[in-house]
Amino acid sequence: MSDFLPGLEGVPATKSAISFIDGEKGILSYRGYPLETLAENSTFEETTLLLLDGELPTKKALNDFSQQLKDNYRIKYHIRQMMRHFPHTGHPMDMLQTAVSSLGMFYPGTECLTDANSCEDLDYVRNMTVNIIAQMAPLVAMWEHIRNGWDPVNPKHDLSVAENLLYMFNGEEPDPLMAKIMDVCLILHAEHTLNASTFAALVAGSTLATPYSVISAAIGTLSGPLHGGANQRVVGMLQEIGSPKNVESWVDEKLKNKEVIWGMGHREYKVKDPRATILHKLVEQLVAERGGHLDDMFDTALKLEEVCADRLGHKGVYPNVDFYSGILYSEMGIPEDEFTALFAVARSAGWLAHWREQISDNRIYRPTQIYVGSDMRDYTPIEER
Ligand SMILES: CC(=O)SCCNC(=O)CCNC(=O)[C@H](O)C(C)(C)COP(=O)(O)OP(=O)(O)OC[C@H]1O[C@@H](n2cnc3c(N)ncnc32)[C@H](O)[C@@H]1OP(=O)(O)O
Ligand SMILES: O=C([O-])CC(=O)C(=O)O
Repeated sequence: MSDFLPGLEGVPATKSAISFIDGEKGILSYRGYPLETLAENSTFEETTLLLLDGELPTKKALNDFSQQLKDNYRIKYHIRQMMRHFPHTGHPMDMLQTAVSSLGMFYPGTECLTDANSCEDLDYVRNMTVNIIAQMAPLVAMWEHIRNGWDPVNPKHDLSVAENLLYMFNGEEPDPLMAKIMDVCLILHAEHTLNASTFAALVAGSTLATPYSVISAAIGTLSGPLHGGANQRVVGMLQEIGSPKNVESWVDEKLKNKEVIWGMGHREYKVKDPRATILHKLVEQLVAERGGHLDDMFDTALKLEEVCADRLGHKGVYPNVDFYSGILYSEMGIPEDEFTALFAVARSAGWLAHWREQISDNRIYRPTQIYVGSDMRDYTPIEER
């Protein structure tokens, strides 16, 4: 019998050429390019194409792909109508999961996935991929208006994914710095090897379910607070702490009660997550831009990082990607419960890159278990129990 490893820690479950992590050194690369280089020089659209196809695109390929995305921004009338009937108190991740799975009914055509172990219809794969990635941000931004009873802002077809996302949220075109920060956030969140939501996507994909079901499974998995849902929790936690002077006693109380500190710790990284380092620098850039001050939230986060390094550093627990992102999103006027949905917008690129890799050489996921239940026993009729 094989050893059971809780949480499948260290168990390889696939082979992949998409991204790479060195958790001891704090290195992350997409298709061999360091994340820092992509954050500085690339765009979300270009990074997405890199993740999907494996190579940096030519100018023409990038323009064509960006245009294809823009052509797919529009959300169908019936989907908007459906969203109007969702409870307005519904969480954006629940909305997104429901809306994405409904897209499968509005955009059918999954013949190539029905009876083979692979899908060779690359046009189908590319069209569905573009369709999903393009619609994620408009769905999320539109929900903000629909749930508040406002008229939704329609997408602008000349804007990039990041610009259009902010435009649809706020009703006005973003200033270039905010658009750049959002674009970098999308790049940073686009892919991360075999995390829980990508694994969920692979399991769903391995059954030859449609890409809409695949992404729906992934969105549901990302929503949990131990995964993408932590970014929303971080801002709530910083508000609860209130000020840097409260950090030490707050952390000590949490650790005494064996509670987790949101945005801290990672299965793979034993040092600060390289994405947290970039996000931290972006907050500093924004502070400098704003004349040297943001608010107590950032100062509290800095102190929390310092105290956690002292109390938890020996366990390799440092800030992860969810620690600083919410501070930036708050500055962009985005409500806290939308943060994880922004993560999903970006991660759709990685999920779909893995889906494509999976279905090009598929075998259904079917692990085993160690049975710890009862031996065979006699059935007792209900009257005799
Ligand atoms: C996008 C992302 O998914 S990034 C992760 C987002 N999630 C969070 O921020 C939630 C907070 N973090 C955590 O719960 C965890 O660190 C996880 C879920 C991310 C990783 O979990 P695992 O790899 O299973 O780590 P595990 O729970 O074994 O932690 C190892 C040790 O560090 C401690 N630890 C890990 N994270 C934290 C934390 N955030 N706060 C306090 N202690 C922590 C554990 O208590 C454990 O201590 P022990 O050895 O004394 O029992
Ligand atoms: O890799 C993980 O386990 C979680 C994570 O950071 C991500 O999905 O971005």
